Amino acid sequence: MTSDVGILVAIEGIDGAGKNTLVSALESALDARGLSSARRAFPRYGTHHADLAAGALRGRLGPVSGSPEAMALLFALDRQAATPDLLAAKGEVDVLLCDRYVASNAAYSAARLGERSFSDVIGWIEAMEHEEMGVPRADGYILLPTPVTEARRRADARAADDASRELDAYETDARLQADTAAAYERLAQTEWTAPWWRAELGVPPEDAAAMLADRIAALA
Ligand SMILES: Nc1ncnc2c1ncn2[C@@H]1O[C@H](COP(=O)(O)OP(=O)(O)O)[C@@H](O)[C@H]1O
Ligand SMILES: Cc1cn([C@H]2C[C@H](O)[C@@H](COP(=O)(O)OP(=O)(O)O)O2)c(=O)[nH]c1=O
Repeated sequence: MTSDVGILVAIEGIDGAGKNTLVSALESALDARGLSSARRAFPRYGTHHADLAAGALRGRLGPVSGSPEAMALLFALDRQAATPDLLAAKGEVDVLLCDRYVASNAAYSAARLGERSFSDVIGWIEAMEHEEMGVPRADGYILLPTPVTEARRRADARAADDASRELDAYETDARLQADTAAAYERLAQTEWTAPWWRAELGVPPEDAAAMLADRIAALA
């Protein structure tokens, strides 16, 4: 461990992009470099606001389901409630890996509120979560730029294997997934709130993780 407080690195991408798989590969790659890690995932299903968001994603919360602003607030409140745990975890490990983080809210909200200015929407998310709610900023973001058709094929296969992984309203909306992928590209290009790295596509997750772990090690 080279500093007193670990760094927070978030893995981002559309549904089925391979985030969960990459986080697992990163844990091994960091361990091989002598860096300790812990992982968290958002939304934190089983907690109040995340379960409300999940209900909304399945159309069970009436008008909230249709309101991008209400959805973004639920996801943000979930992270605000998680903040004491995030800060404690950062104090215990070199690298805290998050499967989705604040940039998920920026990308999905920008996609759903496409009629509004992109910079207004991402500025609102940054102000709400980081400035008002005190959610810690990421030290780095990793984008998995998996093409929409490939990500959907994987998410469908996963849902077929595991009945508990039924696809939600966001996952089945091809237009939303494409708009979200485009929003992620803009966030990465402008290095929204932190440095952004792109995962290499078409290489085994272990190889992508090895390259990324070297970059994380340089920051940690
Ligand atoms: N690089 C990859 N190549 C092929 N399949 C992959 C790759 N990464 C993940 N998968 C598979 O795609 C599916 C979705 O991956 P997952 O990591 O759960 O995505 P996410 O967390 O982004 O929704 C899983 O069944 C996983 O095994
Ligand atoms: C964490 C987060 C997720 N989302 C969206 C992205 C996903 O489409 C959806 C659910 O998250 P997801 O990670 O896909 O959950 P699951 O593991 O059940 O597939 O919520 C936001 O819009 N904002 C956020 O802050």
